[in-house]
Amino acid sequence: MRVIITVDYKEMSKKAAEIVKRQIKERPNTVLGLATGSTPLGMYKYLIEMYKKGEIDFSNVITFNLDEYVGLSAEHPQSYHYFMFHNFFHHINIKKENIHIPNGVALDLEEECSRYEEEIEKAGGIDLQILGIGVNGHIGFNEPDESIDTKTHVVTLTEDTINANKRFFKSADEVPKKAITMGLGSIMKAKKIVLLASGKNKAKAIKETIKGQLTTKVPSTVLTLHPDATIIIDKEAASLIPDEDLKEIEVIV
Ligand SMILES: N[C@@H]1[C@@H](O)[C@H](O)[C@@H](COP(=O)(O)O)O[C@@H]1O
Repeated sequence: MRVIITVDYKEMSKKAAEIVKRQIKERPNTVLGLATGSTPLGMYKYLIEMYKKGEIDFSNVITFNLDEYVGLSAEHPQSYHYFMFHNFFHHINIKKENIHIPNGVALDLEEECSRYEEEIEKAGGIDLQILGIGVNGHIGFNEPDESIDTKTHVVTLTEDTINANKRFFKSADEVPKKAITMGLGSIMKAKKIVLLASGKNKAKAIKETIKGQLTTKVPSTVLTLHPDATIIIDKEAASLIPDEDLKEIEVIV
């Protein structure tokens, strides 16, 4: 696992955007795995700027989002559909038919999960997966548990996640209790993975991720098994990594 520690959030976002840009330059019909949350917002802003300057063409890019809340329609301002269109897709030249986000209001959620998994496979799998991380080490909405489904599935959100995400809702009661998420297997099948984290509240999860001890109690630890995973974090998110672990990883400040 490569670890890149940047001075701040801005540099983290810029580095991530550059990786995406390079990927699309090399392969214009790239299949991108995308994440929501506040962390990738800076990266999306840089990507929009690059698009406006004519540096990236999204016309052949295909995207798959990691997750969606169960019960929120695409028009709901807190849905991940809304988030993605509002913060990214509306500002670039991506084709609507190339955008994939799980449908949180599907009548048959199980069927929606299998359909989504099949769509990813039909597209040839994900070339570059962007990830954020939850305070409890979740990736997508794969919450810490005794066991975790490997394929796209419905999850019950933990207290930690509901609390962390309530800032986007009027109250914790309004945060949906369930979500559809790509599984750890769907994520791990991506050819390249880039995980982003910023701020002190992610420091513990990052420390655990880098420690090299695989556990479903910290789902992000699975990334240590990936042959091409890069973690880009700012200094605050890196603040709890012990010196001995830092020595073993590649650090570029
Ligand atoms: N399902 C999303 C995750 O994909 C995201 O990584 C996490 C962190 O969000 P933030 O970047 O806002 O801290 O939040 C949500 O729970």
